[in-house]
Amino acid sequence: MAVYTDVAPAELEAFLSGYDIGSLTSFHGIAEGVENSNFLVQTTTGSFILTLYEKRVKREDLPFFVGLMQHLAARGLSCPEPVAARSGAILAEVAGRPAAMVTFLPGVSVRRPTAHHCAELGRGLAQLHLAGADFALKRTNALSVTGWRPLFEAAGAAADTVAPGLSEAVAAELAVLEANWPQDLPSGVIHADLFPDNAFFLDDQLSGIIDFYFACTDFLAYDVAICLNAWCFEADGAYNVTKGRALLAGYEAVRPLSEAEKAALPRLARGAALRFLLTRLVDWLNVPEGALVRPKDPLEYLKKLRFHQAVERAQDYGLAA
Ligand SMILES: Nc1ncnc2c1ncn2[C@@H]1O[C@H](COP(=O)(O)OP(=O)(O)O)[C@@H](O)[C@H]1O
Ligand SMILES: N[C@@H](CCOP(=O)(O)O)C(=O)O
Repeated sequence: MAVYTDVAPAELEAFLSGYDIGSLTSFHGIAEGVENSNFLVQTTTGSFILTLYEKRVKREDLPFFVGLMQHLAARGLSCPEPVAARSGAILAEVAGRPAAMVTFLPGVSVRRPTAHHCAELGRGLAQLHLAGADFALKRTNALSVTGWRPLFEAAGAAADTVAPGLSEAVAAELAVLEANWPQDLPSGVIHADLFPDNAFFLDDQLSGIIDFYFACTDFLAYDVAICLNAWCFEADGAYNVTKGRALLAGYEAVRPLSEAEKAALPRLARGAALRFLLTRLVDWLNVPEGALVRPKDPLEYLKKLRFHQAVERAQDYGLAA
């Protein structure tokens, strides 16, 4: 879960009185997620998600996130749509936190994606990239290569309490990636956190994508690398090349990768693994007292990183030759 900030029923009712979405029938905190506080709000007219933005979300980035969801929805991508208050405002304040209401998307996320889900996801990711191509706002990726060292420093010596030698392993990888991060790949809007919990399916078809709060402007192929990490490894840490092939073929059916993007894939996959290893490590070491949250295992990403370090050719991910 994540509910870091509680909302009192009376406060929610007062907040909802500023919207034309009926009156409150029920609400509860949502158990999934780790970043923000989310509530399922049911009213006499339907279901909505109220998100209170927590530590990693900067107020100045909120127009990018809500603008992006509006933009993608207008281009036919199935994603949450921000709901405006009667005043026209989309951004609000609830329980002292910046907040917004979005539409509820039907569908379920899959715990164990199959190759079929990976293919669907690949197509959906490429559609997102195409739909985002003419989005006017830009947001630098704070969690790309220049953001990793500050995270490493925030974890500090405590990294070795999670696994002996972790600090040294991360320091070595960081040095390699800082010196060899790809340049000049095609860029645009990326989701940057399209994990299985952020993709919904109905009848095994991708029915929606949620959680745009890491979205930013970065290499499109970096988003592909994030998805290979998040969708194509088995619970025992093994890379499933059948899933990788399906994800990449699904993606390329909509947006073919350039030769430069293909060549960069192993490096991008290492970077993506290090990024999630680092954010998970910092979160693991800093669970706020009283928060209802299950921090995610940083070492899952150390294993994935080890796999990528041994990859010699992009074809090893299942790319068509
Ligand atoms: N628009 C939505 N429609 C339906 N469910 C949603 C929606 N937004 C969030 N959720 C639910 O809330 C959970 C947490 O949302 P998420 O945006 O992933 O949170 P976090 O940013 O904290 O990780 C999701 O796994 C999903 O169950
Ligand atoms: N996907 C990230 C954590 C962010 O959580 P989400 O619930 O927003 O996907 C990870 O797995 O480390």
